[in-house]
Amino acid sequence: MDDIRARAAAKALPLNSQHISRRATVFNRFFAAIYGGAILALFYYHVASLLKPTSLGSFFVSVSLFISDIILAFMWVNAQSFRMNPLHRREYPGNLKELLKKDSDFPALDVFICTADPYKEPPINVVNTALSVMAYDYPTCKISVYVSDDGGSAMTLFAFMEAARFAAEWLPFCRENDVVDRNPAAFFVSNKDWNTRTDKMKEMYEKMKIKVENVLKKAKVGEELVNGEEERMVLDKWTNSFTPQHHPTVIHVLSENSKNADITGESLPNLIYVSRQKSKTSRHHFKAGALNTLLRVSATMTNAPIILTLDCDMYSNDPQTPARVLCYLLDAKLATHLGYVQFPQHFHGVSKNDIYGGELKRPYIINPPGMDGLLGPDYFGTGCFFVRRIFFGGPFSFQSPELSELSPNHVVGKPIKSPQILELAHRVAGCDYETNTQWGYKLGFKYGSVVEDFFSGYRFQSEGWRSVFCNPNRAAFYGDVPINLPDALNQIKRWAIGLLEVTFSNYSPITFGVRSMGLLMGLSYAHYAFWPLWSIPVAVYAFLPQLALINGAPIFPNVWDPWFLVYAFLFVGAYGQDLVEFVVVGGTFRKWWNDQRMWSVRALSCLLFGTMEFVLKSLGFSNFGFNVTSKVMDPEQSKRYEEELFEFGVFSPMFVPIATVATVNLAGGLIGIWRSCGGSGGGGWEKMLPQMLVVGFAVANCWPVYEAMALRNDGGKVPSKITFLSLFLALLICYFAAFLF
Ligand SMILES: O=c1ccn([C@@H]2O[C@H](COP(=O)(O)OP(=O)(O)O[C@H]3O[C@H](CO)[C@@H](O)[C@H](O)[C@H]3O)[C@@H](O)[C@H]2O)c(=O)[nH]1
Ligand SMILES: [Mn+2]
Repeated sequence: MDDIRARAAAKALPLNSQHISRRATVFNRFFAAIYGGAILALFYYHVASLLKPTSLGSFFVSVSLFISDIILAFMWVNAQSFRMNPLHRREYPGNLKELLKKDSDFPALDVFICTADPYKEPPINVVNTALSVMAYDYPTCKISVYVSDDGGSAMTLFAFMEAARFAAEWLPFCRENDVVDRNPAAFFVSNKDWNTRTDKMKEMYEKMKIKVENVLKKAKVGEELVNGEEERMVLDKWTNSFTPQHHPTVIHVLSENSKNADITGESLPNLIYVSRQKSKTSRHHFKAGALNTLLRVSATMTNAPIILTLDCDMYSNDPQTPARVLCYLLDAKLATHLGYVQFPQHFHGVSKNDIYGGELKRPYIINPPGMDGLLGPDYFGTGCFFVRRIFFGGPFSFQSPELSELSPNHVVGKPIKSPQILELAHRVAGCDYETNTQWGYKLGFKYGSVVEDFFSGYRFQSEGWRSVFCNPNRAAFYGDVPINLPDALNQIKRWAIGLLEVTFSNYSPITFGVRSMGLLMGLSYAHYAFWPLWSIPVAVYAFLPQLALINGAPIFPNVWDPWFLVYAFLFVGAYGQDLVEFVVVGGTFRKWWNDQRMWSVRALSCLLFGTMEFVLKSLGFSNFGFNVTSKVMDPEQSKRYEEELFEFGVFSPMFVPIATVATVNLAGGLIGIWRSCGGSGGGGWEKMLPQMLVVGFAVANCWPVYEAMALRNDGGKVPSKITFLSLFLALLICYFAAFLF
């Protein structure tokens, strides 16, 4: 790549440009100064009220509010790191034509696709993801797609055998018809121009899909579906003792570009199925382990200098994506430090107003330019192009692997199916290979957190690598969002545990992070690592003002008090700025409203439970793993999701605090209204109004919960056990609160 970089520099062809919005930066800094001043004022107020001698009850209230506000202030400070220097980039793939004249000029690209469970991650969708990248606008002889199957499923392998045959038709079809949607399923949905060729293509696709789905239904690959001796031999590895948790390595080359051609005679990309060896007695480190296996297996076979990591659901939506990446990787100015180019996660099939906040605009779209203005965005786990060198120590501290064949500068001299190569590939995919090696610690993706993406990217950056956020107008990738509440919450619960694993490791962002990357980068990472802390202030604000209101005790300054203005400014300022930033990146008000609701819902459920599980895990009581998010669409659930009804359905302990908060707030609201209409006690509406506002806001946010508890009768309503449990808990809490005020 160096020679091409030199050529690019010599020709002075711009491949990318960057832009810092002065206006946004100045505004953000100015606003941060004012807001910071208001926070200081609030702390003055807190300290003053703590020093006032009062009852034990009100002391407890003041302390709780004070602690909550300290946490909120800490979160606010961390979040400012994203606002100090937001950077936006553009790339000019058109200029590459001058530099890359023939296929051999292009650097090779290894694509890693991870899948882990054929029932939660339908193999046909994994196949579509693979096809969408095999069909990139990129020399096919330079693309190798490696599929990691942690589900160890013959059904997934079978799906890929079919995919390899289908690719021979699909790739030329895309080329000749200028197809942009290169995921076949997406193409057949969006295509408007039907002719005999498209009809034929669709028929072929449907045939493949049905075959794959039938195999899944029967849970085995029938004899009649096997084509030839080679397929027979590999499928025979699935003996009776073969289980997803315990089985030998399976590596199968499905297509090889020097041998297999498509129907027009053009070579096909390499396609390789890898299911690493699993044993119940050795640790396999979930996705990080899978990726490290692919790093090694691909090193023995193709060793491309560029690697794209994809989740199985994350298909390509733009065949020009690798060209955009080259605009950064071939830039001589960036060359020495650039470790990865991250694309945003975009999602398809999101409901109109995104009820579960599944788009996660803040971490995936709003914050990354902020980090790009510093040292670059964090790694999202998918849609990211790495330079292979990043997995071998910092830019100036090369860490060589134990086997020289795994080194990033090793040149593979043999065809991928040669016995020596296959033998080595099997060896490095063995479950004991990593014992007594540096893999997972100094080499490859890092072990120690179930958010291997966040942790690895963070460690790479602290080793001195920089990253770039590439956010073109046409989404580069699309993935799936969870379409029911349990899935949405379980996903974030896993993240919470993984993040806390980082927070409480030797690599905590506020210590190690700040030291190795500077204050603002450290704070950016801390913003995520401390996300679960958010539970505390949300829980306090979800209960305390309401319980005080029920007991007629004012806990905020009354509306005529100037201190009330400070509170009002802090609230409106934070939510207002959040809304503006959300709308600027294309969000709507309704989506924002749902998004902010989900932030509180998560705080009261998955972040809280994640924290508890993290504590149990740290004490050795539980052994939390990587619970894969389901990508299957149940038709009933899909329908309710489209109608934007919250899907509770199953019993989950995480629903209990949500329902309890909803109940207490409703009670608080009703009693508050009754009091201010002249019912007993309270005294002066202006004293209670601030609390009424908090309750009002909470009740508005809880609306879908009330619906699901009392007004709906479909399969997604809150299970009655949860409703009763939360009513009981709410009563209990109100009863004890009466002693406090
Ligand atoms: O033991 C495992 C577990 C998971 N996976 C794969 O990891 C990917 C992500 O899993 P998913 O259940 O979709 O998790 P999400 O929470 O949706 O994923 C986000 O968060 C993960 C970290 O928790 C990152 O790995 C992902 O890239 C990021 O998109 C999927 O392709 C899985 O097949 C494995 O390969 N092996
Ligand atoms: Mn996912």
